[in-house]
Amino acid sequence: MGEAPAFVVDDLLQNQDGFGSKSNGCKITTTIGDKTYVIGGENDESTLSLEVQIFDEDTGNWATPIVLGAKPSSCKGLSAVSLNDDRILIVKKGSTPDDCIWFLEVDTRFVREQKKIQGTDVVAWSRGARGYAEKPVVISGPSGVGKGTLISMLMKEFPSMFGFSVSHTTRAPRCMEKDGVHYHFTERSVMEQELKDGKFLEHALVHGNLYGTSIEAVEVVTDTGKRCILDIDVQGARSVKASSLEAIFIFICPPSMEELETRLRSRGTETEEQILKRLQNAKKEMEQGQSSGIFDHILYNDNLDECYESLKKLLGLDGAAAATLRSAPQGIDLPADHSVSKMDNKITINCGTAELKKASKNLIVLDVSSLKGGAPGRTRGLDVYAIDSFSDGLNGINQPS
Ligand SMILES: Nc1nc2c(ncn2[C@@H]2O[C@H](COP(=O)(O)OP(=O)(O)O)[C@@H](O)[C@H]2O)c(=O)[nH]1
Ligand SMILES: Nc1ncnc2c1ncn2[C@@H]1O[C@H](COP(=O)(O)OP(=O)(O)O)[C@@H](O)[C@H]1O
Repeated sequence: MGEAPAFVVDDLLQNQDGFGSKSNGCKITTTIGDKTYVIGGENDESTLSLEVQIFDEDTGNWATPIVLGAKPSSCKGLSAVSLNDDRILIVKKGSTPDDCIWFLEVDTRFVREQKKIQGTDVVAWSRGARGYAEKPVVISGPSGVGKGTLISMLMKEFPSMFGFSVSHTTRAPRCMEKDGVHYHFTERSVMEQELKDGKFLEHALVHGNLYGTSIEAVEVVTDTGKRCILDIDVQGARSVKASSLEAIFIFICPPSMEELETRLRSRGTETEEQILKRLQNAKKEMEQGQSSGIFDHILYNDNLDECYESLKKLLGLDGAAAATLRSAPQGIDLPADHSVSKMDNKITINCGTAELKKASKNLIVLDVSSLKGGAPGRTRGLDVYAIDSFSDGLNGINQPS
């Protein structure tokens, strides 16, 4: 239980926006069930990010929850809409196109899991993204098959599109590996504590060492607007598949076990003992990779260039499609002066500016009927378009964008 924030609910009651949220400039309250979420900063706009407090109507107590995810920066004002009673859509006024739509998850599967782990109130931020282009890519396969090589090729050819999820591991660094770039190399006791603290999306014991993807590792990538690539083992892929992170799962096979051994030996990074352990584990991984139903695609890495072309093809990066996808994801150009309302799965943002009125596109519609993903990571699938408010309601779409 915490203290009541400097701004109290009573202050906020004065500004009713018609759909369950009450605003007071840079703060907003939204009630879901018996809880009221107070989101925002102090009146002096000195706070760097939006804070969250929870008021429990039943007990009359305030709580300061654990807030997961990168927080949105503070802004000139906020609008909020509760969606499905499990998340709150936040529209930031006067923000940049890629920073104006956020979701505060209060009762999603991810948040419920985290509440169990933490044993206290948890909420999680997730930035809204238009369309589906940013689905993370999980790549698995036995040691030495060429996962790292293929990922490097992808990141070299499409540097602005992909970002690597830097895992934690307790194994020792290889001579060319850099801490924070290839892995976060960590002590076992430290990693075990961080696992207890719920900092990891998934983890596994692989070849005798702990490996894990932290929630932050995924968010660091998604916050830059890039598509996240995870190089993780089959156990990790299984955990991710069961989590709220929706991804494309790809398993890489060697042309033969003999060739796998040749590659592993010629890489020259492991001791004889480690090579034998990895080859032993490779057999199990191959079986699971091909029969577990986890993977959407299986690629054979015989000829490297051919395998790379196949990888690009299944990611939609071959030919003309690649040129389109290389452009930055589109944001939403939201004016500082606007109001928000909700009708079914459509949120309408009334942009009362003279410019937009002149262009007869003074309503922006956010269609949230097909949302995917969410914390940890972005909430994808926002459909955004402009309509003329003088035409026949929401059917009067004149300009899909
Ligand atoms: N579950 C899980 N596996 C990981 C993670 N990071 C790396 N791995 C896997 O751990 C295994 C060993 O990785 P590494 O020691 O770098 O050797 P390599 O596979 O020969 O490159 C590989 O199968 C990786 O895909 C992680 O964060 N989680
Ligand atoms: N198709 C291929 N043919 C021959 N050698 C390959 C091929 N793909 C990768 N390699 C080599 O095999 C070794 C292991 O590749 P690497 O990317 O480190 O595997 P992983 O990350 O799966 O452990 C590296 O020396 C790499 O240059």
